[in-house]
Amino acid sequence: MEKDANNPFEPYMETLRQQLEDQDPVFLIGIIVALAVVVITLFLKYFLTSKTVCSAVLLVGLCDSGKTLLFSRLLSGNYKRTQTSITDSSAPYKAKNDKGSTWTLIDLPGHDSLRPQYLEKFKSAARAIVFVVDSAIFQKEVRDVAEFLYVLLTDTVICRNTPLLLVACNKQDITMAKSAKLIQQQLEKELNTLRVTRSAALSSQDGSVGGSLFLGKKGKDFEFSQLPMKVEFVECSARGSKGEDGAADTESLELSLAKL
Ligand SMILES: Nc1nc2c(ncn2[C@@H]2O[C@H](COP(=O)(O)OP(=O)(O)OP(=O)(O)O)[C@@H](O)[C@H]2O)c(=O)[nH]1
Repeated sequence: MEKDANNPFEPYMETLRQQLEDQDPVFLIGIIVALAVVVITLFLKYFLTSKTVCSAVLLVGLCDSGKTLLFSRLLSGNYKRTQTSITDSSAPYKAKNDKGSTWTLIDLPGHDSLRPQYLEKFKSAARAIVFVVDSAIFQKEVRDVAEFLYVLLTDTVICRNTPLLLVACNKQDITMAKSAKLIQQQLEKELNTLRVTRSAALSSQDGSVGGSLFLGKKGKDFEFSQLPMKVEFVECSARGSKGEDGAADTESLELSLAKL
C-alpha cells in the first residue's frame, strides 16, 4: 500500500497495522466475537424494549377519589364497600366494543407515600391512564391534584409511550360536584402556575432534568391540547344516583375505553 507522506496519522496507522499483524489469530477472532456479542446485545435490547405491548389501564388519583369502587363497577358492575388500598389490584377488563378488546385494569393505591413506587412499576405498561378526581371536593384538592398530574405529564416514559389520559371527574351524584369543563379549566390554570415554579429547575439543553420533561409549549399558557398524548375529560359516578342498590354512571368512561 502506498504511504501518504502528508497524512499525520500515518505513523500511528503503521504501528497499529504492525501490532495487528503480530497478534495471534485466535486473539483477533476473540475480539471480533466479543464485538459481535456487544452489537447483538444492544440490538436485542432496543428491539425488545421498543416492542413492549402496552395493555394496562391504570386507575390513579388521590386517596378517596373513588378508584377502587370504579374498579369494582367496571369489572362486575357491583357496588362494593371499599377501604384505603395499600397495594395494587388487577383483573382483565373487557372493553365494550365489537373487537372485544381485553385490557388489564389496575387499581393503584392513592396514598402519597405509596404512589411513586406503584407508578414506577406500571407506567411503562399503560395503554390508558384513568386519572380519577373527586369532583365534590375538587376546589379543596386542586393543588394536590395538579401536582400529581404534573408528575405524570412530565414523565419521560409516559410522554414517550403516550397512553390515553382519561380524567374521570367522579362523584357527579353529589350536588356540589364540579363539572368536567370547570375541572379542566382550573387544572390548566394550576398546572400553568406549577410549571413556572418547577421549570426553574430545568437546565439541560433538551429541557429535561432528572427524568422529567417541560410541560406543554414554552412561551404559551398551558393547555392539555399541547401534550403529546390524547387527553379526555369525562364525568362519572361510581356510586350512581341510586346508591348501593343502583347501577353506576360510567358510560362516558366506558365509551372512551372502548375506543382504545
Ligand atoms: N358519593 C359518591 N361516593 C363515591 C363515589 N365513588 C367512590 N365513592 C366513595 O368514596 C370513598 C372512597 O372510595 P375508594 O374507591 O375507596 O377510593 P380510592 O380512590 O380507591 O381510595 P384509596 O384506596 O385510598 O386510594 C368510598 O366511601 C366510596 O364509597 C361516587 O361516585 N359518589
